[in-house]
Amino acid sequence: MLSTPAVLTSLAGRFTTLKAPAVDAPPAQHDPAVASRVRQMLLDIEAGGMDAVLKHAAELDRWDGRDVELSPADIAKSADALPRDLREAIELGARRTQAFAKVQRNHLVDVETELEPGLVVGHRYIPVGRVGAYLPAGRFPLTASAFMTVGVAKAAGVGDVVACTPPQPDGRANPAVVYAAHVSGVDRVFVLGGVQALAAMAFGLVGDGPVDMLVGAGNAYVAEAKRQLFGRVAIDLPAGPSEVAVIADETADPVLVAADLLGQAEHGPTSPAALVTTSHALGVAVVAEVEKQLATLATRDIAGPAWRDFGSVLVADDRETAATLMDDLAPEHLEVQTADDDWYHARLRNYGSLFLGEASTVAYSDKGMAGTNHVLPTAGGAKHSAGLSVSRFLKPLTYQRVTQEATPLLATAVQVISDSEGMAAHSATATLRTARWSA
Ligand SMILES: NC(=O)c1ccc[n+]([C@@H]2O[C@H](COP(=O)([O-])OP(=O)(O)OC[C@H]3O[C@@H](n4cnc5c(N)ncnc54)[C@H](O)[C@@H]3O)[C@@H](O)[C@H]2O)c1
Ligand SMILES: N[C@H](CO)Cc1c[nH]c[nH+]1
Repeated sequence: MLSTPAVLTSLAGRFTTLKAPAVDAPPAQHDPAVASRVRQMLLDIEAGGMDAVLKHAAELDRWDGRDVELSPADIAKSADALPRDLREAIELGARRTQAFAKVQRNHLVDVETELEPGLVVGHRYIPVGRVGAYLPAGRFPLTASAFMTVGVAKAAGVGDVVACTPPQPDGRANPAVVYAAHVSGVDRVFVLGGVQALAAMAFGLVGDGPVDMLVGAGNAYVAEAKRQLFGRVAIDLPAGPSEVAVIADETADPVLVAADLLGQAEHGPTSPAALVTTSHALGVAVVAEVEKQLATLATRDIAGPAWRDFGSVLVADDRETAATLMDDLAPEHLEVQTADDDWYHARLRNYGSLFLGEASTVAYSDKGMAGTNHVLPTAGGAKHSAGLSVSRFLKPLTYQRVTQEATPLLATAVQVISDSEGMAAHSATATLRTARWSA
């Protein structure tokens, strides 16, 4: 989440900086050292196959020789290790996320229309065949990620969904992550993390062959591996280290704003958190409140450095300036806590997901309870991409049907354009038909 210098210059005099990030660095997933490490690992795995996957798993994730695939019985009994309230929360999140995905699916309709007499065109939504879902579980096991990837792929009608998740310190997969994948309809689960997991799925080293698409969020190595594998397989979007931004005015509660900034800074020491406010007093109160909450936060060793190094507070002269600054940041998660929420909703253009009003907070979506997807674009990706949704798993495949009588409506112009381009074979496909059916 970085401001564009040209935008800051164009807004000069219309905002002030109350807190700047201490570190002036590109987002972690744009780090050239990460890109080169990932390139080396992918080359190594492509050449060395499963042996190379397991070598990296041993080096990075303490793989101890056990089978990396969970049996169907292991997957089914993952629930046994979980307390009842956690099982029920997982089932609720899976249901709610799939419910919204199915509503979205039902709004993607096949179309067929007669553009001109005898010229019929249309599209049909066909699901991707095989999907590989990455379920992050490095620093924290992100239980709900399976709802967003496995569950939404299944809502789209994807037949084969394999999942990879890194081992925990005891060498096993996190049971809550596995149960979330199970209730979301996963077909096979492998206990592999990071680059080696994505490479294994893309190269067909696990499962029933190479996947057609890799989905799911993760750290900078995961995001970069997906980026480098794009082309060989499809990917969902660039979804790297989590980010949060808040637009707030004088009506916002600094306690809630500070809590919500720390709620995402907790993901990792490079997770950015930004406040853009039209109230200087609110900005000052939030900075003080963040420090107060950090003093007793169990994860202050992560959230504290993240806030210090990548936290920012800007005070904008007016709401238009606030919206322009925010559209430039294009944050993954954007909360709006103002007296003008509807104005911001209509005006804002770049965000992964929007949280309107102080009663709505990012963690509700993070954990699957809002029903929306939490795999969202980071590092400015919201300028060009939306978050993962059921539509990403569906290909709107077009078709056309032409009657003999409609031939002149197409063939004459195709011949003219093809001849002007010097494409004789193209021209012939039209002239042959004209000769047969336009006489
Ligand atoms: N943008 C989104 O939609 C979204 C959603 C959920 C989570 N996230 C992000 O996912 C991330 C999860 O990260 P995590 O690290 O906790 O778990 P992770 O599962 O993404 O990554 C863990 C893996 O990283 C690999 N790794 C660690 N150090 C490495 C190195 N030096 N070289 C190569 N590989 C290495 C290991 O193999 C390990 O298994 C967080 O940054 C979180 O913010 C983003
Ligand atoms: N905030 C993450 C998306 O960036 C998703 C998540 C789930 N749990 C915690 N976080």
